Amino acid sequence: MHERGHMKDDTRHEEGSLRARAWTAATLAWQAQPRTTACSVIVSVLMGIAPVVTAWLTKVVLDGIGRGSGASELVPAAGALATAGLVLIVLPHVSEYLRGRLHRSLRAHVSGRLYGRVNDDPGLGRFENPAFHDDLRLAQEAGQNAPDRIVRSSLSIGQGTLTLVGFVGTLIVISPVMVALILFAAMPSARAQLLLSRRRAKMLWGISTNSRRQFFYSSLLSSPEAAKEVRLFGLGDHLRGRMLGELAAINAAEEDVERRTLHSQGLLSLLGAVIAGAGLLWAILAAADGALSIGDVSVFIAAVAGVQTALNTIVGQWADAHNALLVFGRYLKVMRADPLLPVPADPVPLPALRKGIELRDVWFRYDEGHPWVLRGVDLFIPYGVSVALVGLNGAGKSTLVKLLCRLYDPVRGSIHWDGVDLREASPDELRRRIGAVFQDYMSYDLTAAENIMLGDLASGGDRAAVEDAARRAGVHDVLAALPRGYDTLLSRIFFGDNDEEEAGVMLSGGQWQRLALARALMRDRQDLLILDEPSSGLDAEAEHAIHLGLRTHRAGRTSVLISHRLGAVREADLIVVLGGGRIAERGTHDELMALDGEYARLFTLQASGYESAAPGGGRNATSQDADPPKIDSPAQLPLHG
Ligand SMILES: Nc1ncnc2c1ncn2[C@@H]1O[C@H](COP(=O)(O)OP(=O)(O)OP(=O)(O)O)[C@@H](O)[C@H]1O
Repeated sequence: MHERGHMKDDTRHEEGSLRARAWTAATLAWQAQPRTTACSVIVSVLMGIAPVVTAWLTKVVLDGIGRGSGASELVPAAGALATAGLVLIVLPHVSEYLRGRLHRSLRAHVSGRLYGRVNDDPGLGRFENPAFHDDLRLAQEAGQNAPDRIVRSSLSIGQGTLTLVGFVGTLIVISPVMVALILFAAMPSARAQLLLSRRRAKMLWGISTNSRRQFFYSSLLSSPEAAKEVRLFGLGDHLRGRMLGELAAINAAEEDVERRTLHSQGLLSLLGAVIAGAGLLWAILAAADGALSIGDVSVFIAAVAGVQTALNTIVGQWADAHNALLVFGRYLKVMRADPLLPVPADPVPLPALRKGIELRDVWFRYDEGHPWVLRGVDLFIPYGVSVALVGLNGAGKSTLVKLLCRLYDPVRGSIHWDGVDLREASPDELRRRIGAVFQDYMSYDLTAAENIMLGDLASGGDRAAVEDAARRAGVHDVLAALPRGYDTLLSRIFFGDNDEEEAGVMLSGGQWQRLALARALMRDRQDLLILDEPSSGLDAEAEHAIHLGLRTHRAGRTSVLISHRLGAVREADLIVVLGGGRIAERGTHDELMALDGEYARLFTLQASGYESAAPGGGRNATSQDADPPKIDSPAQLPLHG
């Protein structure tokens, strides 16, 4: 079982050394765009040496002029100087383009890998774990920028180092003292930048909770799902206040770091300016004494500025790379986590169901800290039989269905498909044999046809199959009558391209449910059909028609139906009552009524509610022929609470 709440803020040592992370980022860049990466490196090298070459060529030209050299002597140096100047002007644009190109490819490559990794986990455990969502959100953010920032910073550091080495070499020739002075002055700057980077990273971890909350409150304020309650309960100002409170905390933390940056950067820039000014004074005096030529002075000035700029670039980029490397750890954490649900390396083939599915002493709980949901369930679902699962809220019906789909593994015991332990089979193969509609079905912001077609991508969107499924789910007429029929966008959010006609259409809750059912029915020729509360939102007539249709269509096929409406399950070949984490009763409707246990009590309760609700009363409430209500009458309450 997985551990919850395991992630802590400090990730410095979590996912390998910083050097290893930098290497991973470089590898990703190379995989994403080898040519652009190589070109970026070449351009960075050229940009690194170009300022030094330019400074030296300027000296040569100025000294030549000073000596009164002729044009033939000056032209080659001036030509080279002009070329170097051109390179210096053009290369930054080329570099920006290349880096932008690399950024775009890297973003796509890294995000693709992240979601691929997330998809690799065939289970549900991580998705129902809040800590994983936190990790995933940070990994998404990190994946968007961190590798790119690491690569950019590394290139800039390389470029700055080349410039630095070139100018330091130049300065050593002219004034070793000056080199020592500039390097000495740069040390506090480097230290301050690194400290600030750490502080910034810490601040970002610190405000991540505030950011999450702020996002949560602002999305509540703008979500169509929440809009009704927000208005009815007058929550708008309350949520807005909370959102602004979180934003204020974020702003205060950011302001603090910015103020510190301003103070230390301001002081350090001042120190740099004083040193550069003193150097300039010295160079002018030395030139007046004849110790330096005009060219020496020009190269000296360029070198002082060049060394200072290169040092600032290196230190600034180092700090940014350091920050990005810390953030990148979040991405690597998700990428390196093993799937919670192990997939067998050599899966046992799963044959078409012929005998049945067997649960052997199945125990399950969601986490070690949670209570057992299933406590030793033994159940055989024979091939070709329709099974109904019945029980109070929280009895574990949906959980059992999740185990049948192998979205989780039993903690103890096992589930066998014609004798094959589900753990030994490929989850993909298992799921290809299953059609399911879940209680918390999805409503996709896509067209009606796409919403249904997603149930069986292999059908390739075959319109006849889509319409057939919609008919059987009782939603064909509604969809056909939409403005664009099956091609109408069903959405509360997305709109077409500035085309009013493409505005999304909203369906009612029951209509969405029928659509979800149609999606599952796209696969209803599969070996096992699971319907978890497929008709809770449907009107009584629709429910009756759908169940009748399903019975005819699925005759001789295996199905598991969960429903609180006992009228819908009474025709099942086998009714299983879950209670206390075990199977409390099993049998046909008649057998269970004769047993006079929990099922009979619940059925009678629903039927009596119907009897008392029906004008003029009616048949005997305890009669086995009683037809329980399909509407949410008060008598249904015991099943829901
Ligand atoms: N992802 C989860 N993490 C932790 N506990 C869970 C999770 N899902 C369900 N549970 C718990 O497991 C128990 C069984 O839930 P389950 O959804 O299987 O019940 P159910 O019989 O389908 O109920 P209902 O009739 O309300 O749909 C409940 O106590 C529930 O709180």
